[in-house]
Amino acid sequence: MKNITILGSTGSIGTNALEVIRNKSSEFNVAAMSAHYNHKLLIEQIEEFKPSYVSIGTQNGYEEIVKKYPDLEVYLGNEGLKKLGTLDEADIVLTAVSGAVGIEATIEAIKKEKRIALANKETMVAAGDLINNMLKKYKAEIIPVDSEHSAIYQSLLGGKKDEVNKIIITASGGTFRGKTLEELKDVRVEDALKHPNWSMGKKITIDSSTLCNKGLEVIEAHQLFNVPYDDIEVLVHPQSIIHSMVEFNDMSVIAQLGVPDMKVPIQYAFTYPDRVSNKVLESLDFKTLSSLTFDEVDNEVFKGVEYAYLAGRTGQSMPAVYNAANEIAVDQFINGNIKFLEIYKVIKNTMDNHELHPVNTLEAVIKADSWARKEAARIIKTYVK
Ligand SMILES: NC(=O)C1=CN([C@@H]2O[C@H](COP(=O)(O)OP(=O)(O)OC[C@H]3O[C@@H](n4cnc5c(N)ncnc54)[C@H](OP(=O)(O)O)[C@@H]3O)[C@@H](O)[C@H]2O)C=CC1
Ligand SMILES: CC(=O)[C@@H](O)[C@H](O)COP(=O)(O)O
Ligand SMILES: [Mn+2]
Repeated sequence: MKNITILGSTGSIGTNALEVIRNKSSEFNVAAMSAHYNHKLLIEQIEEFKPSYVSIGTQNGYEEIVKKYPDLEVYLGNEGLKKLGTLDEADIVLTAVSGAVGIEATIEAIKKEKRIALANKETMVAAGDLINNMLKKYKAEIIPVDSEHSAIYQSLLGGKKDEVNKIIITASGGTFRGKTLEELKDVRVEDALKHPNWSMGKKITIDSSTLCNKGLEVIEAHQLFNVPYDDIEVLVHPQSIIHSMVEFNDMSVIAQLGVPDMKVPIQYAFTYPDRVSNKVLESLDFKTLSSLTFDEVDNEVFKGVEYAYLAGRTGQSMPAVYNAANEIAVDQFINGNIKFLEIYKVIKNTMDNHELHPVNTLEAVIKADSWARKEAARIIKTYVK
């Protein structure tokens, strides 16, 4: 029996993870779970999965849960999230919160030498240098959950590290694939939230439409697999059937394919190196696929990938700045305060104004992240009439 902590159990990844666990209750048990605002759903999840610990982001949610479950250990806010990363009872910590808020809990889980099933890509982007240093010291392991990185992780098992020629990360191209700059000037939030293949949280769905999700994934891949940026390629593949590939130096390409369903990489991160059946997982029926197509990224229109390569190659604090500026810009786009294409301006202007520094400590990561959030907010004020 594997005991699992789910950070962000009420989100898209969190609820998919619970669906995996629900249908494999002989193998998995929920040790702890967390939510931010949605204490109603968290209470339903407590009823069903009976964790020993929970954490919630709001005071009123905290009070309601404490009153309802006097025997449950209940924690509040960021400290609560961190505490859930440290529990002796958990074998695996699934980090499924959205944004850089996942960094500290992940670090706590590393110190406790857990297996981390990592969905929260922003952690690896903003704090990758620090996390990689920590992984040299602590016997923790990170198994990626992000579908592309799970695919790369699985493909890499087909050869040796020094035999890798390049990594090819596939991208759906997002909801606005094929659109011109003119057509994107006035797009609405509702349009950006229509992902062609995946049902996901709001932030990552907007990131997919700007291709900043792919940008974050390029940096995530560099940090997870220690592959130089020159050997990481992004390829538009609108059907999202090939989840990513690795080309080896004998020109063999190993890919991982499957229906677009996050339950597959989530369960793999729980069971690796084993694979187990689960009735909620669907078979890929090749006969229903009319075609698998591939294209280049339109870098003239979608700047998310180009700016990520710039941030990644610059290194040090720049990836954290790219990430934080993007988080602020996406939030302000969702709230109707900036236009879609202004997301790119916010990221680029914030990066241009940044003074680089190393990010080998948590304090340094927080410094870069906080600076970029303030700078991005300042820049946005100059756009709002
Ligand atoms: N969804 C997907 O298919 C994929 C997601 N990912 C990555 O996984 C992560 C989660 O994505 P997704 O599930 O879509 O996101 P969602 O927005 O659906 O869920 C986010 C979860 O985190 C909680 N949360 C949000 N903000 C905070 C905070 N400040 N403090 C504590 N908890 C918080 C939410 O709680 P509440 O519900 O209470 O607000 C919710 O449980 C992201 O990093 C994303 O990039 C990667 C690949 C695929
Ligand atoms: C499911 C997953 O891993 C997402 O990151 C997904 O890949 C988003 O799709 P695109 O960013 O390719 O549109
Ligand atoms: Mn992905």
